[in-house]
Amino acid sequence: MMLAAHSVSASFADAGGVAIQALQDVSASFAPGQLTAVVGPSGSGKTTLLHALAGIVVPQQGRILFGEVELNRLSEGRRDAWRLAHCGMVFQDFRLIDELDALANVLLPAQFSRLHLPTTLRQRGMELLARFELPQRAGPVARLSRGEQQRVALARALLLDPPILLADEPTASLDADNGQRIAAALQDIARQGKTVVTVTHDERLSARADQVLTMKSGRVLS
Ligand SMILES: Nc1ncnc2c1ncn2[C@@H]1O[C@H](COP(=O)(O)OP(=O)(O)OP(=O)(O)O)[C@@H](O)[C@H]1O
Repeated sequence: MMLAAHSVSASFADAGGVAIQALQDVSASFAPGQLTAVVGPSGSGKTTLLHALAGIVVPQQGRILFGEVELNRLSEGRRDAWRLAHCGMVFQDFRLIDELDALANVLLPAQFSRLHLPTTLRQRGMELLARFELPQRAGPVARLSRGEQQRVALARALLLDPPILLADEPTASLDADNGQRIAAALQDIARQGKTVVTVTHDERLSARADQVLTMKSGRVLS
């Protein structure tokens, strides 16, 4: 199913109540199997676009479509449920729970939706840790390196096998090796048929993209 933004505009009020136009008439399509890199200067609207695609930000104008579903028309509760079922999110600041171990962090999305964790999901969580070469040992995730934490965040985003993966600067401040690893993993995930959209300043990652959207002042230039 195609994920698409149609003429999307979104604004925020700054501390003084003045409107900041974060997205202006943005249209773009994101196909299954495609890795898209969203690039552009700081403040150009990249994260806002990613959050609009996830239904976190609701645009004042335009539509966000996933197949037939018009995300911007859903209530907040239904958008949250849609996101849990369809979107894996990797946030810029990871949003891991520091005192939990890697596996417990990876299993978090499952715990939002059920009381008992099926063994199959636990198994999948362990497989994802292995796939990203993460230590199985217990111990707070805060003690892992930044590169390892980034991979835990990615493993968590994939737990429920969502059709869409949205990743905000997933290689930021990683060393060359870890950056390449994450970039290759994202390309691989797209090749497996998922829709992958990543905000990045990293040419190692944008060089692997099937589509590059360059943003400036809330608009998509290309
Ligand atoms: N929740 C918010 N409240 C107020 N203003 C916001 C909010 N989120 C974003 N903005 C503003 O909207 C504009 C676009 O921000 P956005 O985070 O989308 O840019 P970006 O291209 O992702 O930047 P960066 O590369 O620095 O992360 C900026 O001027 C930002 O200050």
